[in-house]
Parts: sequence; C-alpha cells; structure tokens
Amino acid sequence: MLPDLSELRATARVVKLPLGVKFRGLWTREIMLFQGPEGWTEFSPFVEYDDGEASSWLKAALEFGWAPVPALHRDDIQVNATVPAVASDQVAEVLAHFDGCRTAKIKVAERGQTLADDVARVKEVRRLMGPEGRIRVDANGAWNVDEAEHAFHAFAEFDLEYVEQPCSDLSELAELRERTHYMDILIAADESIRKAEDPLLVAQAVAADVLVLKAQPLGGIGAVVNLSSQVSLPLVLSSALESSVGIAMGLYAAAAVPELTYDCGLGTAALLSADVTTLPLVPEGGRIAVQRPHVSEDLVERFSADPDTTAWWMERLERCYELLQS
Ligand SMILES: O=C(O)CCC(=O)c1ccccc1C(=O)O
Ligand SMILES: [Mg+2]
Repeated sequence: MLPDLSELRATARVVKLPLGVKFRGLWTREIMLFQGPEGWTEFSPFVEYDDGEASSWLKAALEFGWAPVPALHRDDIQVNATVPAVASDQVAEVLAHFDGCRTAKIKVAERGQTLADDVARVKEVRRLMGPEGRIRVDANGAWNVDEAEHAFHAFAEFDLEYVEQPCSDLSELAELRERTHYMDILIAADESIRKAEDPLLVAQAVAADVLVLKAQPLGGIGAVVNLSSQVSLPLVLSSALESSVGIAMGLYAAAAVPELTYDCGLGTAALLSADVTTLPLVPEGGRIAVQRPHVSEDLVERFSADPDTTAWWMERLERCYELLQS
C-alpha cells in the first residue's frame, strides 16, 4: 500500500546540497525528502533520469519512510573512501575526509581525461594508503573492450581489488573477463545491475565477479534483500551520492544482507560540503553505524531549492507516483 499522494506532497521538501569536489560532473545534488511514520526518507534520482527509472527510486523512498526495516545482521558497516576524478595533487585532501578507511574506490575514465591521469591518481592513492590499502576503480562503463584491457595492464602494478563497470554492455564485460582472467583482476557490475529490466538475469550471467547494489535504484531495501538471497556472488552496497538520509537507507540495506565480504561505497556523505543533519553519516574509523540521521529543519530550510526546481520535483513526484500505482 502506498501512502496518499496528498500526504507525500504535504511533507515533501527539495534541497540542493553543494559538493566539495565535482562528482559525476555535478557541483550540487538535488534531493527530495519526505517525512513518513518511520522517519525521513529520500527520493533523489539524478535529474536526467526518465520517469520509468525514477519510479524505482520512489518505491525505495516510500518503503524506507513508511515500512519498518527488516531484520539486521550487523550494526555498523565498513565503508570505502570514494575518490572522484580529481588531479593527483588533490587526492590527499579527498582521502582526509574518509577517516580510517582501509579501502578506496577511485573514479577513472572521466571524459576529457587520459589513462595517464587515471594512473597518476591511482598511483597517488596507493602511495598514501601503502601496500595494505585495498584499491578499486570505477570506469562507469566508459571503455570498450580493447581500452579496458589496455587499462588493466596499465593498472597491473597497483594490485587492484576489482574494476567496477569497465565496459557498459554485459557481453563486453564477459569478453573482457575472459581476456583478462589470467591477470587476477576481478570485475564488478554496477550500471549493468541497476539499469537492468531484470537484475537477477544480469547477476546470473558470467560477466562479473562482484555485484554492486544500490538500494534506491533497485527499488529499496526489500528488493536488495530479495536479490541477495537469489545470487551467490559477493555484494557491495553502494550509495547514489545521497544526503545522510539516503545513506541511511543504504546502511540498513547493507546491514540486512546475510554476508558482506567487501567494504561498502556508503561513505559519500563525506563528499558533500553541506548535509541536512548536523551529524552527517560519514566514516569514523572506517565504519558507519547503522542509523537514521537526525534531520535539522534549519539545514533543510537553509539548503531549500528555488521555487522552479521545487515545482519540477513535485511534478516528477506525481508522474512517478502514478507509474507506481499502475
Ligand atoms: O561506490 C562508491 O564508492 C560511491 C558511490 C558511487 O561511486 C556512485 C555514486 C553516484 C552515482 C554513481 C556511482 C557509481 O558507483 O557509479
Ligand atoms: Mg559504479
């Protein structure tokens, strides 16, 4: 049962949060928040996503605000530092926001940059973290198979934990995996899962070694738990660059899956330069406790979006709500 649209409209708030560094081409993050009986919840599909895709994010938001969370297997989550595609001389400053994280995920293959830029950034992370640091990279599907294979060789000396979404298509991932098998670098699927009609089919294809799951795009914590029970590959719960409210949804999803072998990508509130709580859910000692943040009305007010942006989100909410009802 969905809450009434009138109830959603009455509690909906739209905020625009600034980022400390550019991420995914963005300097600000637009987010709609609701207050349900279970607490604050977040609806924040990126603005360019169509209503079909965005409606899964709404389903997730309504579940987190209006339904109790499932049974939990742990009360804190080990998270990775997330390093955007910054210049190598900015890496130390970014890592400083991720207290105690033993794992770092580095964005690579950003448009307008070269493989040499990526290698320099990865090299700097390895230098700062030392040999024990666990380092993964995320190409967001930007390479073709040849480019990806070339990049794997360029990264060979850095002892990567895995490469996330090196190519966009599942068939490319499968071919790359076969070609580079001998190198012992694992491949993780992210967009392949979160943009799929049926994530289960993707999970079962022999194209990846690790699955990246995001609660909002997959339709919520229940959907993540359901998927986790049907796959045997290791899972990494990750954020979609949310406020601490959306991060909380990810933390509960990570706590609700039976097994976690890798650190989760849920430290990204550290990339925001403002949040809707005075106690952001950022890593301490490499971990974040599973909890809902205390949302500050003052901060919601201070970072409220302008009326046109708010109206645009209200209309998006109505269209997505209608899709969920049909
Ligand atoms: O996994 C992480 O470390 C952080 C989350 C992240 O990278 C991300 C955040 C927003 C949108 C896409 C992605 C992604 O993993 O590609
Ligand atoms: Mg990714």
